[in-house]
Parts: sequence; C-alpha cells; structure tokens
Amino acid sequence: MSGDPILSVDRLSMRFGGIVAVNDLSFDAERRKITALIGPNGAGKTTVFNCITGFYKPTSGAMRLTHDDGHAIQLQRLNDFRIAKLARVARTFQNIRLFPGMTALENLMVAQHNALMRASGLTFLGLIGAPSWRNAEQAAIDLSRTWLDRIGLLDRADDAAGNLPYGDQRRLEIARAMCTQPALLCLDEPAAGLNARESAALSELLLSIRSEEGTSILLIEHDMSVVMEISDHVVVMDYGVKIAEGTPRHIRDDPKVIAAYLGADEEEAIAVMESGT
Ligand SMILES: Nc1ncnc2c1ncn2[C@@H]1O[C@H](COP(=O)(O)OP(=O)(O)OP(=O)(O)O)[C@@H](O)[C@H]1O
Repeated sequence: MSGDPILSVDRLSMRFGGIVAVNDLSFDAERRKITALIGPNGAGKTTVFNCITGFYKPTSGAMRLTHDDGHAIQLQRLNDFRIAKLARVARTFQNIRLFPGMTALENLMVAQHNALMRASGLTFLGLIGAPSWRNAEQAAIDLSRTWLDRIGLLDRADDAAGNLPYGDQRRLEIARAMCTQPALLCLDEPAAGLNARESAALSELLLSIRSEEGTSILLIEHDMSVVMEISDHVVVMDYGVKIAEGTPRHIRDDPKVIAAYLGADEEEAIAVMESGT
C-alpha cells in the first residue's frame, strides 16, 4: 500500500522463549484512515499492539510513527510512557479498564491528568488557584463534556462508570483515549461483547472520529460486520505472519484468509468459495 503512513511496522518479530508470536511482520497504517488487524485466536494481534504501545520490547524490527509535521519517532526505542506522551499513541484493552467507582466525567478527567499537572506547576499553581490552572482545569472539563456528548452520555456524566451499560462503558473508554488527543488510536477488540445495536453505535463513533478529528485508527477486531463496514484497509495475520492485506472486499474473498478462519487448507477454502457455501 502506498500513501501517507502514520505508522510503518517493519519486519517486526516477538518471541517468548520458543514461541514466535510475531514473525517478520511488515505493514503500514495510513494517516486519517482505519486499519484493521484481524486473524484467528492466537495469531499475534495483541502482541503487535503490545509492541507498538511499548508494553513489550520487540525481539527485532522497527515501528516508525510519523507525525503530521513529518517528525518521525522510532517506537521500539521508547518505553510505554514516552510512547503515549511523545508519539501520542493511545490504546484500549480487550477487557474494560475504566475506574468503575469514578463518575463518567472523572474517568475522562483522569485521562488529562498529565496536562493538568503541567498546568498546575506540579500542584503549586493549583493550590493557590492561579488563573492559568483554572483555565486549564476548565478546558479539561469542557473537553470531557464534549466527548460525553459525542458518545451520548452527557446526562450520565455524574453516574459511576461501573453502573453504565456495557456498550456505554466501551464507548466511554474510547472517549477517554480521545481525551489524550492521540495521533494514533489503537483499539483492541472494541466490539467484544456488544449486541448488534451497540456495535452499530461503535462503528458510527469510530467513523466520526476518523472524519471529524482526523485521527488514525488501528483496530483489532473479531466482529467482521464492524471490520467490513468501517475499515479502509485490513491486515490479516495467522500464526504470527501476515497472510493477506487489502480492502475489506479484497480480503473477504481471499482463499488464504478463508482457510485461516475455517482451519482448512487453501484448496478446501477455494472449493468452499466455488461451491458458494
Ligand atoms: N507474554 C507472553 N508470554 C508467552 N506467550 C505469549 C505471551 N503473549 C502472547 N503469547 C503467545 O503468543 C501468541 C500470540 O498471542 P496474541 O495474544 O498476540 O494473539 P491474538 O491474535 O491477539 O489472539 P486473540 O485473538 O485470542 O486475542 C499466542 O500463542 C500466545 O499464547
């Protein structure tokens, strides 16, 4: 794929002892597009995310994130905190990681903690109520409320996050990640456990983040209806390697992809496709 990649993964490998979770993987995620990373269970998708976001140090390979101004950052050289801060990569996890006892609004304020700490002069300006601190705090509240509105939860701002319906919690996590104003948003199975109506709301939210904020999105997802509906580009992994990539329509008809999902070999998959079943 040619174009304007925000993320270039180049020959990435990750081993755990004898297990090769990711093997010589290369792909690009285009700027202001939605790139889906799919594959059967154990294909290595989450391990790729963990390398990109600095949870794991890859065994070998490079991951370059290029900001809009052309400044490029080699992610494999940074730890997770610096990847979040300097590269502006935000992520969500397979399981919900909100603070359940805090309100929806407070969960979004927490995401802006670092910016607020800077504005508070590491608490001193906050203690004396300096105008610069008050302005920064108001801006953080405004941004939180804007995102609550975007996900349809403004009227539940003061409810504990843990009391919200599951689909709302999923969207709140994405809103929390967006409050860090990321360049690249990495979402690990955001549609897991959602019903059809909630999946549709999620797809709508992600499409609006792409079009309104212009945020680039990298998505791991098993729900093919979501993948097919919102992805600009799909990368398919199996056993740690890339087996296909292209548009959703292209990969949907690829016998290697069908074989990987069916657990069949490629010839069987072609036979299934040709029989139209
Ligand atoms: N910390 C680890 N230590 C040892 N093996 C690991 C570790 N993390 C992942 N693996 C192994 O690496 C392989 C890829 O796992 P990974 O979780 O990346 O796959 P996945 O495609 O995200 O799967 P799923 O769709 O089920 O979440 C698996 O065989 C897994 O057991």
